[in-house]
Amino acid sequence: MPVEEFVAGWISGALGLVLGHPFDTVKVRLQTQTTYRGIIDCMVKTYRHESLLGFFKGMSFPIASIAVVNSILFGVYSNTLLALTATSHQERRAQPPSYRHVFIAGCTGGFVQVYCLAPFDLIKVRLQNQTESRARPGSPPPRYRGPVHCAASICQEEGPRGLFRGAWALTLRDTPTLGIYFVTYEWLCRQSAPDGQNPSSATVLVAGGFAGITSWAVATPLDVIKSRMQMAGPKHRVYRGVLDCMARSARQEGLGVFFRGLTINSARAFPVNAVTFLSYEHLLRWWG
Ligand SMILES: CN(C)C(=N)NCCC[C@H](N)C(=O)O
Repeated sequence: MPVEEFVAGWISGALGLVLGHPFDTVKVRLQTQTTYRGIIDCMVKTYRHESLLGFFKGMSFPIASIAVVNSILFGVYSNTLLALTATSHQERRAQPPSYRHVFIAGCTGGFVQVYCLAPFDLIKVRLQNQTESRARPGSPPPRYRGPVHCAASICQEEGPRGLFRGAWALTLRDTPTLGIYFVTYEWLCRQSAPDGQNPSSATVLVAGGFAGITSWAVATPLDVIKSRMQMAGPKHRVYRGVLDCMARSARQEGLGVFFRGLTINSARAFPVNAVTFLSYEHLLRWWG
């Protein structure tokens, strides 16, 4: 099993993550809290109340976990394609796999990474939703002191299964959308480099960026549900399942609730995934 794809997936994911985390914080807050009037209002309030650091809350855990999550995603994707088409990453430009195979490999990568992503994503969402300022004297202390304290508190209050709250919604979000992610990327690359040559860096940036936007546009409704289910717990509303969360959110806030965070998700998705694919392709070419 080639391991380069796993290592390239890790490094490229980490670069994309640092770039996109401030957007991600604004998105999570818009999706789960009703106190903000929109993106700008959320950014201004976060900055005023928590300074720039507020945008980077909950980042240390994803940085640590991206090593595992992104390397599983790209590694499983590439190795599934190898199993389906008997071509390595280097051979795939000359003998391109069918879009059906790319879709299956993407869904497989998406499905497998979920069970590693779920606890890390849950902790990230809980920390991002803490709006208390640590710097301000007199303000109430945040519920969780950091990622380790957050994980320990969840285990204590909700049991170890609590760490997987929202995992089913995450599976429904990531399995098909990662198929769409890789198909969009491949399709766009093949439009500008149809003769089996490697796509240029500009093509990879644009194709990666649009793959991110397309997949996140499709993923946003389930992303909202996933974030709400992750926030449910001893202190918040508890839902009976994905369908219950969908029905109650739509009844109380209208259908627009499923598109909360779409704009910020798309703005974040372009640079994050452009950088992720550019570094992934270049690392594999260097090692190839
Ligand atoms: C629609 N979904 C779930 C995805 N496209 N997932 C791939 C993640 C890529 C990158 N780390 C990101 O956070 O955008």
